[in-house]
Amino acid sequence: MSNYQLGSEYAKQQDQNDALASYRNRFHIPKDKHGKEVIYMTGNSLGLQPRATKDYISQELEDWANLGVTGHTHAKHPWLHYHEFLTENMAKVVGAKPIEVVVMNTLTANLHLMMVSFYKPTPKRYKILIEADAFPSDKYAVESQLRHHGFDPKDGLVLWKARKGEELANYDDLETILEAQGNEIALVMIGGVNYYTGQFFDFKRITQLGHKYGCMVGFDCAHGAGNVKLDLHDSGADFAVWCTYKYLNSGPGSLGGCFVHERHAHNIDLNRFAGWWSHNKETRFKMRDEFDQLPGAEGWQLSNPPILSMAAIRASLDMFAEVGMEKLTKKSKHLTGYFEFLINELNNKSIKIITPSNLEERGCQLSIQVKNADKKLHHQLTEAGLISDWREPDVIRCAPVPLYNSYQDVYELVEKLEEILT
Ligand SMILES: Cc1ncc(COP(=O)(O)O)c(C=O)c1O
Ligand SMILES: Nc1ccccc1C(=O)C[C@H](N)C(=O)O
Repeated sequence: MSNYQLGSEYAKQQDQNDALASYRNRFHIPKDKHGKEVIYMTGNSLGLQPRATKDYISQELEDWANLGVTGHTHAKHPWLHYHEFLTENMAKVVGAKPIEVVVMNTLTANLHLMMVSFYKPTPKRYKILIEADAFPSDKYAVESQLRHHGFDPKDGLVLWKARKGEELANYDDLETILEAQGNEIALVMIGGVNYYTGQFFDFKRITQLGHKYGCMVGFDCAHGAGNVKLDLHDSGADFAVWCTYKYLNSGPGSLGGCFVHERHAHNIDLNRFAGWWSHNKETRFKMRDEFDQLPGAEGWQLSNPPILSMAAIRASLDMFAEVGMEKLTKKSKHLTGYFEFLINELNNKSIKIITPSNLEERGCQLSIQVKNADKKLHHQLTEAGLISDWREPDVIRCAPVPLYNSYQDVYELVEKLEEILT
């Protein structure tokens, strides 16, 4: 990656040669108080709004206004089947087969639904293994499942910790934990791309390890979907969940995605929670008494979904289908590599990138640890028109998103960081 160059001329040149550069114009870029576009580096928290989203939502508002209830069957995109318009493109984003994917609910709700089916503790095998610096909500969720089944999280929660003095989790340690406690662990649940360090885990390796010891394996892909190339099907994972408001740009609190491996598609012993949307589509409205489970991930749906939110997801997925994850991740690796190069060139002893330098082990986010810094630094960056985020105790996360961030953005970001740090 030494072919990167210093100086703004290089950034300009890279933007001119970037085949995806025009996509930036298809997003609303927020402006600062002087009317200047901000340097938006928080697509890992909330993705920007595609300009097309309004039209996709307006279509549904119009159909609702004009058709009322008949919109369920007569809207341009009939609401009864609306989630199906998302499935194929979403499956491509996460490397899955359509039968393995459904858009429904929100991330944490889906995580619990998955644990209803894939965390079935016994007195001997009841523990849950999770990475130590998992997103707190994920920890709360698994701890509550332990308690729900009558176990004490202090005993039941097994943490995959980074070694002393290191930030990243090490696979040898995972193996050691599983060797020692594998037959007591019911579920391995890992944040596929860690929210704090940006470490992108090897799904296949973790899944094979977990399965070797008889554990179920699931991933939270909140920071993976639309960011890195996922191969959920080939990884062999039992389940995965993710949100669509980060890299999938579908708006605050929008619906989540859920993956259940094909081998479970017809398994009716998984104790799924049911609702009418998990019932056979052909007979759903016959209102029969007996329940007829839909096969595949769709069989975990409960309710008829919010169409307005799904319209925003459709707007975003149509763009992802147009670009494809291949081109997107190619640019992403180069853009974030450039970011890393500029940071390293600063040669500032008070900062350290804690995200892996190996391109296969990270997505677009770099997490920068700043010695002795506090939230003030983050305020200064924000004042300077740089939207990044601060994660306690001492990390600034910046995620140059290949769909809408430019090389110029990255150049200016590092320039501002340098100014403020010195
Ligand atoms: C890794 C991870 N898990 C869970 C969540 C929470 O998801 P939600 O609020 O959509 O349930 C987030 C982000 O908000 C996240 O980054
Ligand atoms: N949904 C949110 C609502 C409010 C504030 C933050 C979030 C985030 O998504 C945070 C993100 N999960 C993170 O990795 O920090």
